[in-house]
Amino acid sequence: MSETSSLYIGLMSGTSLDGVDGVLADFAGGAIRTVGAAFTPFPAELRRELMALQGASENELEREALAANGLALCYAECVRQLLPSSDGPVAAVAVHGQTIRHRPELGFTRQTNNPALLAELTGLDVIADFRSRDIAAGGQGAPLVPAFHEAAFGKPGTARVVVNIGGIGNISVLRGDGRVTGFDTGPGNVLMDLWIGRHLGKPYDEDGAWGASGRVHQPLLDALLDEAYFRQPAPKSTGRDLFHDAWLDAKLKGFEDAAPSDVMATLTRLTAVTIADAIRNEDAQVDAVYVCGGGACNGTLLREIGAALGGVRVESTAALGIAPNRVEALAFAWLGYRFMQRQPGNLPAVTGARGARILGALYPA
Ligand SMILES: Nc1ncnc2c1ncn2[C@@H]1O[C@H](COP(=O)(O)OP(=O)(O)OP(=O)(O)O)[C@@H](O)[C@H]1O
Ligand SMILES: CC(=O)N[C@H]1[C@@H]2OC[C@@H](O2)[C@@H](O)[C@@H]1O[C@H](C)C(=O)O
Repeated sequence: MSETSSLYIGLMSGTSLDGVDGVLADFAGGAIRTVGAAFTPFPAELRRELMALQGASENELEREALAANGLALCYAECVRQLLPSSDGPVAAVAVHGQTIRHRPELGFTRQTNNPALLAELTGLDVIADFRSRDIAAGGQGAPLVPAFHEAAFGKPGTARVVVNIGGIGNISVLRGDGRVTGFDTGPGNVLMDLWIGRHLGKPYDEDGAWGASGRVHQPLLDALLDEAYFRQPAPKSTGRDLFHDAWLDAKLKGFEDAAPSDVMATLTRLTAVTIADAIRNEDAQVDAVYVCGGGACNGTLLREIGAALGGVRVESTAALGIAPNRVEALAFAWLGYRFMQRQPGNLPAVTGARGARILGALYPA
């Protein structure tokens, strides 16, 4: 470890299962500065296996261990791409791992990973397993990004909402007086990706164009909205454990005649209204909503969130100086920095943990 370096690498591979977002960040003097960014897509076979491991299956212990090794190779490749942008020694690599189960109600969450192998491959200190300690303290272990959103985007005297739209959606309400609330809203892109994959063989709906070509099917939307998770009070978090293909197929029963493009329009609307409802229920005089994650590239979705909020300004976090696809990896770099400073990473008001906790575990270089 470099005791004095303020340079951290953050690696995030989220519920969309598309690959690894990496950033090299400099936190010198308490500032948050992105020095470099990289994206390493998952090889198709690793992606298939990580998808299969989202549910119970044959011989999963061994398969998980092998997938974790494959994942470490991808993480190491992402680090290799980032290192040339560094103008000094890197203090540590902070790595999220790949969520394959998230069951806080049962007292566990599992981000599969092999941080020991990553330390071996990179020769750097690696910090991993950021969620377990919060769950051990009675929290949800998620979302963790609200603390970073406050540090990066908070503005005294102004209420702002930051929405991450990855596979799952989550909001952070930055109230402008130091108070922060937040939780997972439900599906972000996960159901939309699933639907377009099934019908058009594409990984996602570029800019929401296919969704925009269809018409919202109101009875189907009502059926989709009839889900206990949406009514549950915070703290709450979710994942592919709940919002998966079987959930969608059960909701589609009786709507088999709906045109695929209309279903796409309806799934886009589902993500938009569940996010907008979550924001409205927070009862804050919101100045603007800033979107990050891949969903920020879906123009249809952004327009629909704005419309559902009665015209509140909705823009990407790029308007606040951080590209939307870098925010989560930067958040984990920052959580690594907090770990090294022995500072807490969680917000008990968000996760429901008994108290602030230092998050992560160190695998020395
Ligand atoms: N140009 C685009 N148009 C529409 N959607 C896009 C575009 N680019 C990315 N996306 C969506 O964003 C998703 C990836 O988002 P992101 O990388 O933020 O997710 P993640 O980090 O894996 O998920 P999570 O935040 O839930 O952990 C893609 O699967 C796709 O649905
Ligand atoms: C268990 C888990 O991996 N949760 C992710 C997921 O992706 C979005 C949402 O669900 C959020 O709760 C979380 O990720 C972000 C980075 C977080 O912890 O804030």
